[in-house]
Amino acid sequence: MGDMRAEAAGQAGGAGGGAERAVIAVKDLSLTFQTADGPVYALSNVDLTVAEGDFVSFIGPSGCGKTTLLRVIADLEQASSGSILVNGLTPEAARLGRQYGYVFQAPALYPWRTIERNVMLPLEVMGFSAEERAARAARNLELVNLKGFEKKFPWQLSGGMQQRASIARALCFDPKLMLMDEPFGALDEIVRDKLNEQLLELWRTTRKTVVFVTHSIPEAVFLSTRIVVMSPRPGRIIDVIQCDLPRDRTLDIRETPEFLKVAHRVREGLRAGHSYDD
Ligand SMILES: Nc1ncnc2c1ncn2[C@@H]1O[C@H](COP(=O)(O)OP(=O)(O)OP(=O)(O)O)[C@@H](O)[C@H]1O
Repeated sequence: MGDMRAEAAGQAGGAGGGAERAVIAVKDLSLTFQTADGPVYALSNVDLTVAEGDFVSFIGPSGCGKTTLLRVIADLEQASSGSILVNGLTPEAARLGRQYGYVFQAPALYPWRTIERNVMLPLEVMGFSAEERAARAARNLELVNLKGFEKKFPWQLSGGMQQRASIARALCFDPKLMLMDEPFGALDEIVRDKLNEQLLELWRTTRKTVVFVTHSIPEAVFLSTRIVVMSPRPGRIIDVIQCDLPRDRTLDIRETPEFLKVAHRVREGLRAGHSYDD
């Protein structure tokens, strides 16, 4: 990992060479978990660049390493080899600089805190003033359409609303990069559709870069500018699909030939990488 730091130091503050600034640059990255049952090759020779303003989805069957790759970007796991830069920094420096917000599969809100106080918690930990905490919580709760629910407790909100609250919390340091691990996976389809529309609106208005894990082909195609198709054993990228649907799309776009064409290519990629003897 020494080369990663050297590369980070070399690029810190620099443009990174490309026409568009790479928010995430992963090169030849592998990660093997050593377990009692032997090694698990979670990621193998992964190369990926995410540009500023991209909405990139990772899609693939269970166990193909989607969460692991997201966790490496977030410095929650360490690569075994290869290099990774986040905003030109090592993942550790990016994490310490609070350069990304992370949304987990489950909302993970504290039941004894109101929604507002849940959203403020990271700001409290970092010693922000009461006024600043209140201003940021109000702004971010409004961004996720939870204005009016500030004083409610998590159990008084639906699953979809709780997940929106956890998105508001992830926005509290105003990161330019959002890492989202299947945030809507546990929700029913109608709620998921609604949240997909709201997330797209949030992405469009705030111009954030989003990396998003999903199992759902329609969700990936609807949301993304690029779709990364992964396959397991070992976890690797088998296709990266450009998705050029208009930015201000609505759910109706799912019926169009352009949408169905991209969805078809994703399905073909998933099929090609699938092992049917699982
Ligand atoms: N801490 C760990 N120790 C050992 N093996 C692990 C660990 N974390 C993940 N794995 C293994 O690494 C592989 C990739 O897991 P990962 O959770 O990244 O897959 P995924 O594509 O996100 O799956 P899912 O869609 O089910 O969440 C799996 O085989 C998993 O069992």
